[in-house]
Amino acid sequence: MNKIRIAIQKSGRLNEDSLALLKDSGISIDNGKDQLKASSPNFPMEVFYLRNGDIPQYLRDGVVDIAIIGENVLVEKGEDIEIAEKLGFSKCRVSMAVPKGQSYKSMADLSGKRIATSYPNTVNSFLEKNGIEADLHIITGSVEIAPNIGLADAIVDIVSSGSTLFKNNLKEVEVLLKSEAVLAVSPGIKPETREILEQLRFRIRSVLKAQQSKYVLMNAPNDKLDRILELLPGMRSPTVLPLAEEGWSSVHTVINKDTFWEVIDELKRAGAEGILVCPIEKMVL
Ligand SMILES: Nc1ncnc2c1ncn2[C@@H]1O[C@H](COP(=O)(O)OP(=O)(O)OP(=O)(O)O)[C@@H](O)[C@H]1O
Ligand SMILES: O=P(O)(O)OC[C@H]1O[C@H](OP(=O)(O)OP(=O)(O)O)[C@H](O)[C@@H]1O
Ligand SMILES: [Mg+2]
Repeated sequence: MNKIRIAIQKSGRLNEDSLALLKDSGISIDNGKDQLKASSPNFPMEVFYLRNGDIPQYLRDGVVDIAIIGENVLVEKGEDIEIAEKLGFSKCRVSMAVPKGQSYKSMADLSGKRIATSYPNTVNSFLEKNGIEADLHIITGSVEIAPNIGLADAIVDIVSSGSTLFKNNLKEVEVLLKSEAVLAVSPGIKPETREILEQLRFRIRSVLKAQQSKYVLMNAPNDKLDRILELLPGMRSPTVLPLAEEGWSSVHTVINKDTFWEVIDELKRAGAEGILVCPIEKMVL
């Protein structure tokens, strides 16, 4: 039987969330991650545990059909590789930082400077785009230490909370790109394997959509229903059912979690009572 081969980071920041996404998509994976290869008993999938940084090459060579990988790694090493889905986790940015005490007014201040980074292609295209010439020092890790040991005047590395920059007395001065985990596709994927990819994407979208939404139930006096319904989006329109108590209805709907608190406050003001909020496991649209 045809199977889709997926690369997942072997260990590191993407590993756990990638496996959780497969699990939430109803895909079980046999045997632990000490094996470099595993298969699913309930979905036509083989999992390869690989280094994040090696994955673009494996995709290009067709060793795997798809992968869960940081978008920033594709920008650095796999501009030619298709992104099928953004996955919403491992959000970070790739940024330029300089010592806190160093004055920085514009990009021109980078001219002729030594920049340490693990992302040379990303930095070079940023410098070229802005017409700046600078020296690159390529190092594979602990980049933030470089200015403190006199190795560089600036760095380009991943920033998330900013605490690593803060601890190393650096300030972020330019954001080169924003990144999150993505589902990437090998240019050599076969048409019959693409069908399996489409099944997987359908499941993933249902999981991600559900994570974005809450199911909300409330009681509403009938004379205030019009105003309450105006406030609710719903997948089509909200469900309204009569309550046993005369003059009252039960209203059910789905609310996006980002606007959730605003909507709830307005619903209370409009007269809704007994508001229940439930997580949604899957949302099939
Ligand atoms: N601090 C962070 N916050 C959020 N996401 C991050 C952070 N650091 C890295 N990432 C994202 O997670 C991905 C994996 O990072 P991680 O540090 O686990 O791996 P790595 O050391 O770059 O890769 P490899 O698997 O090749 O050893 C990065 O490519 C980036 O997209
Ligand atoms: O802005 P922050 O929240 O501090 O995150 C940024 C740091 O996280 C990453 O390192 P990681 O912890 O993955 O260690 P690594 O260098 O060993 O990959 C990245 O290389 C930065 O150093
Ligand atoms: Mg890291």
